[in-house]
Amino acid sequence: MTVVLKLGGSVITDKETPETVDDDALDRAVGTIADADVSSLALVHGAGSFGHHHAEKHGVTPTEGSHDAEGVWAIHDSMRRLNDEVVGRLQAAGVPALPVHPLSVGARDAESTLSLALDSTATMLAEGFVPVLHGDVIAQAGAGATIISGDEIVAHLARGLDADRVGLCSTVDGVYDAHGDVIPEITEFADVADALGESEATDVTGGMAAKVRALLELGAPASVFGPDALAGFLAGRSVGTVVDG
Ligand SMILES: Nc1ncnc2c1ncn2[C@@H]1O[C@H](COP(=O)(O)OP(=O)(O)OP(=O)(O)O)[C@@H](O)[C@H]1O
Ligand SMILES: C=C(C)CCOP(=O)(O)O
Repeated sequence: MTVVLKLGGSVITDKETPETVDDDALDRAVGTIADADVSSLALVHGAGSFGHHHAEKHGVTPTEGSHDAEGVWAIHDSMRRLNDEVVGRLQAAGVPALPVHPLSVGARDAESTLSLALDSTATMLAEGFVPVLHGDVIAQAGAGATIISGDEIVAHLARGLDADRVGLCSTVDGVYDAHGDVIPEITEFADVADALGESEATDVTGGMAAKVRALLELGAPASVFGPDALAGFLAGRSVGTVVDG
């Protein structure tokens, strides 16, 4: 059973304060993962208050690239430091976590099609490790380097690893409808477009709308849920909103 799980940047960081880990939230998520019984787990984390501020400062988005090596490095370096923090805490809790940095193993072509080699991730999984990827900057033909969101990486991993379950743990309990109630299932973007907004904090990758779009293209059901439902998700229960295109 292969599970791909994203810890939202808005969960593990304080999104209002630049480069600040939310210690309690990260420790809770790490403790829940350490207690879970999942044979093959690939983790991804988002940027929260790390990558998004640097991306905005240097004008880099998923579609606007940059050839400024120092700017690209500043974005990547902030994500690498957040990744160090996540991997370190997982290891301290007994989870055999190892980092995988998308900048070093992926690229986009001029049409923005992503290639991200999964050899390292798949081999780590087969050897009993827990690979930890993250939203990043990535070289793109004709554009320098552009942003790749953690959600896009989740979609790529889910397909490439033939994942059995996919989960996005965000700050919200699921995707809300116009009345603020959690929508149990989404099968068409048009049905929910009006209720889907951007993230409340600095976020160059588009908040919930982009998340739902990426998940609808997966071809496998994926769940969006809040931190309180993480243990339930890892135990195999249906939680939050199921997005199934
Ligand atoms: N209809 C909706 N239902 C739920 N959340 C919504 C909706 N519309 C907008 N949002 C916003 O989307 C946010 C979740 O997207 P966001 O990209 O911030 O999550 P994340 O993946 O946890 O963080 P990051 O992108 O930093 O990794 C919520 O915190 C909320 O502010
Ligand atoms: C801004 C960067 C570097 C990555 C964004 O990833 P996300 O937080 O998953 O949207």
